[in-house]
Amino acid sequence: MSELPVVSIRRLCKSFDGVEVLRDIDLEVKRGEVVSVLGSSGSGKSTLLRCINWLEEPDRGSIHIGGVRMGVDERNGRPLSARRLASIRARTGMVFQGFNLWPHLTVLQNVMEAPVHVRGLGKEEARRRAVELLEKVGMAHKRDSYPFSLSGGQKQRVAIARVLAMEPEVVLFDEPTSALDPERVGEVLAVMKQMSAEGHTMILVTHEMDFARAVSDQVVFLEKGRIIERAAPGKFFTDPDSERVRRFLELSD
Ligand SMILES: Nc1ncnc2c1ncn2[C@@H]1O[C@H](COP(=O)(O)OP(=O)(O)OP(=O)(O)O)[C@@H](O)[C@H]1O
Repeated sequence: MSELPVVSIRRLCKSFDGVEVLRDIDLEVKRGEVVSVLGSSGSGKSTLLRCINWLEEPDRGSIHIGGVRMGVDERNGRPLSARRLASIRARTGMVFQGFNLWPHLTVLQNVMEAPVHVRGLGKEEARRRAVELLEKVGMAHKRDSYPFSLSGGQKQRVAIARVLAMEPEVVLFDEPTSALDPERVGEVLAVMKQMSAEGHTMILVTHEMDFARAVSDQVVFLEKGRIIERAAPGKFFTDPDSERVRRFLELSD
């Protein structure tokens, strides 16, 4: 029996103020797969991630994470209770361009906060796990520092540890290196590469084409809210079917 996809999106549509931003998106992501979502500015990439994470509620279509429907109780078709929605949303973790760390908490507290308060983990267990994750991203030595004292690359590595502490089924990255100085980009990409090697399921919006090419199993290209091309990176970056993708790749060189 083949394994259920971790993420399964069917006919997803989303409009803002009557303007369709996502149209009939279908996407399946298998366990351990890395999918890069590319497209020009305004094509709907962030909105897609935000719908998967239920930061935005889709107008139509369905999203299943680990076989469980987001947003709707499948037994009765009603919206999920806030509590049930929170537990399903925790199956997805989002890494934002702007880090979104709690400024009043230390690095260690930032990583421990949600496991203790949302997952109900004991403090000692959460602390042990947080230290392990901070070691993994090379930030254990800063555990007692506050976010303001960290570089952008360091903040993003803490943000990644914080997401991993919730043990999500899929990690969503929304331009995780776009706010960083060029010399800090590599340290965050290295952590992401390690995550992919460890088998994390990841969906990635990025402008780092070389990175997308190196780590992706699947690349999808959005144009005005539709997926107009999807392919393995070898094909996508060397021999795309659409003229639109060809032009996009030329301009991103
Ligand atoms: N909350 C919102 N309210 C109204 N319009 C929105 C909202 N969020 C996004 N949009 C619009 O939806 C469209 C798609 O935006 P989105 O941010 O998903 O694109 P994107 O491909 O991620 O762009 P970029 O690469 O510039 O970040 C844009 O026209 C944007 O202005």
